[in-house]
Order: sequence, then C-alpha cells, then structure tokens
Amino acid sequence: MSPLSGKVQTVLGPMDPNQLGRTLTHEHLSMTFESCYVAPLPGDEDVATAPIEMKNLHWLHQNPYSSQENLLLCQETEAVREELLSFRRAGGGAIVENTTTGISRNLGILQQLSKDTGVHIVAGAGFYVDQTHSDQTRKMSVEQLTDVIKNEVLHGADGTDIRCGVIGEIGMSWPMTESEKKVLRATASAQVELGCPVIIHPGRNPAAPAEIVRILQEAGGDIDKTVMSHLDRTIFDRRELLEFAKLGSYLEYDLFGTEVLNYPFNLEIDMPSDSQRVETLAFLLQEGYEDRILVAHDIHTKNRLTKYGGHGYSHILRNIVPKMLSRGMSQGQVDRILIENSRRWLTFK
Ligand SMILES: CC(=O)NCCS(=O)(=O)O
Repeated sequence: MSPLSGKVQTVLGPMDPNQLGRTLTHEHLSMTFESCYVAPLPGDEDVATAPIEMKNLHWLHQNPYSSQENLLLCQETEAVREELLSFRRAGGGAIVENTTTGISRNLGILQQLSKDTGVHIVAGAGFYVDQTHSDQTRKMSVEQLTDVIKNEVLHGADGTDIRCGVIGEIGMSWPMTESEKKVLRATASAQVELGCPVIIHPGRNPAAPAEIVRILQEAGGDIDKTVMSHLDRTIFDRRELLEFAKLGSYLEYDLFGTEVLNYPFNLEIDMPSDSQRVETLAFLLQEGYEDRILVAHDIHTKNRLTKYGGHGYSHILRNIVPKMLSRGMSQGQVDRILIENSRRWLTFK
C-alpha cells in the first residue's frame, strides 16, 4: 500500500481529501506554450506581433496561438494570484495544475500561489506531447521513465522537494509516437506502484482516447483512476462518446470558456460552445455517468485571464453552474461533478 493511501498530495504536502472542496481538475497557472505556436494568416503578421491591447483582443480570441506573447502564461503570476483569490471568493477550493515536463512546469510558483491564496494546488508529473520531448527523454526506456515519474511523486520534481499529486497531463499526439507510447506505459507502471491519479491529453482524433485506454490497460494501468481530458474537442458523435464512456475512465470537459470559430489545431473541428458542453453533460448524466464527469477551463494562454478580458478561473463557478441548474441538473449532480468525483479521483489508493 502507498504511504499516500487515502490522501491527496498537494504542493504543500499530503492532505485530507475532504478538505478539497470544489475542484477544477485541468488548469494551468504557469506554463509556456511556444511549442504549439501557429503562424498567423497572411496579413495578420502585424497584429500577431503587437503587444496585447484592447483593440486586438477579438483577434487574439480567434487566434490565440499566433501571438508569441500570448503563449507565455508564466509571465502572469500576479494576475493569476488575483484570479485565485477571486476563485476562492466564488466558492472554489482546489485546482489540479496540469503542467508537465516540456511546457515549463514551475513548482516553486505553484507552492507560493497556494500559500498566498489558500487554494489547494495539485501538481502534475510526467511529460507533455512528443514535440516537447528532449533527446534525453526519447532515449529513456520505459523503466527509466517510470523511475522519473515515480520520483516526481515520491520525492519532488525539477530539483525541488515539491511533490506531484497526479501523473499528467500526459501528452499524446495523433497518431501516437513511439516516445509517447513509452511514456504512456511508464505512466501505467508508476500508477500501479503508487495507486495514484492519472490524467491524459489525447490526440485530436475521435479514436485517440480508446487507443490510449487500450495501451494503458495492457501496461496494467488503472482506468478507474484515469481522466481522459479534452473530450469537448475530441469525440463529437454521441454514440461514439457512449462507447468510450463504457471503458470506465473519467470523462473530462475542460475547455469551458473556449468558444472559437476556427480551432487552430484542427480546422476540421467545430469547437462546441459552452451551451453545447452543458447539453453534453446533461446527456451523460441521463445516460448514468454522474460518477465519471469532471470539468475545467484548461487556461493555458494569457488572453483567457480576466486581466485580458477573458473568462478566468471562476467562469465555471460563476456562470456555468447556474446554467447547469437552469438546464435541469440538480445541486446534488453539480456537487458530484465538482466535489465528489474530483475528490475520489485525486485520492491515492
Ligand atoms: C495545454 C494544453 O494542452 N491544452 C490543450 C489544448 S487543446 O486545444 O485541447 O489540445
């Protein structure tokens, strides 16, 4: 049995899961996303390199990955601190910070933010998508990768003694690369030994989540303790969604607040609106998946902060919860999603 059994591990140490409260299971508080820069359309070069200001916020909203400045959330610690205080005032308790190796995890900042604001923060172990893997990562065996991940949970990451409390977000592309598959197998091995929660970023294809679950299962992973992120931009067909749901992972709708006409990473995809996300949650509840749903905003660029006219970390609590209630969900179901499911997932076995 893990020494962490029955506990949640935050950046301030292990804690009683009952203290978490309303939890956003997929956010970033400090990271860089330059690896996912998308060149601006011809004619947009000037606005793409201009400083962020009111007159280009609409452009930025539609083209968030085409401004290098927008990809540096790591420069906004003061704004994030203010937002976390606002999140607490809105009734929020905890945030799972999904920044892993490859997108500039900064555990010292996370620990300080938690001390300053009283928000419980759980940090993520492991590796983001292949394009951010270092040569050293690519050369590692599954056993070596497993040791790295275990060490980040048991002893601390990035040369600190600050410990991660989940594995992930583990980044997968579509199709998955060999290096990503090794990381996935290492994730499963570490999970078996530690009894810990896992969270996956799937590639942008409806077949990706099930393929990931298959590989995790083959490597001994605990699907019941695994979150599949970003379903809002991955599985659109309801029949396919139910097929996937049967596999038993948590089903995360974590792009609340993202309403964009052209999804820059895959122009074939029509990104749903928040109203459509709520409709999908209602559908999953009706189909009996009340114990499997999780929600978040996955804030990872500057323009989504309230400082830049974005929705911020309190959008779900302030706007989406009332919408859920107005669409027939009960307070009990909302609490199940925001409190009980996240608590169960985050508690070490
Ligand atoms: C930080 C991160 O990976 N966000 C996910 C963006 S995506 O558009 O859902 O892939």
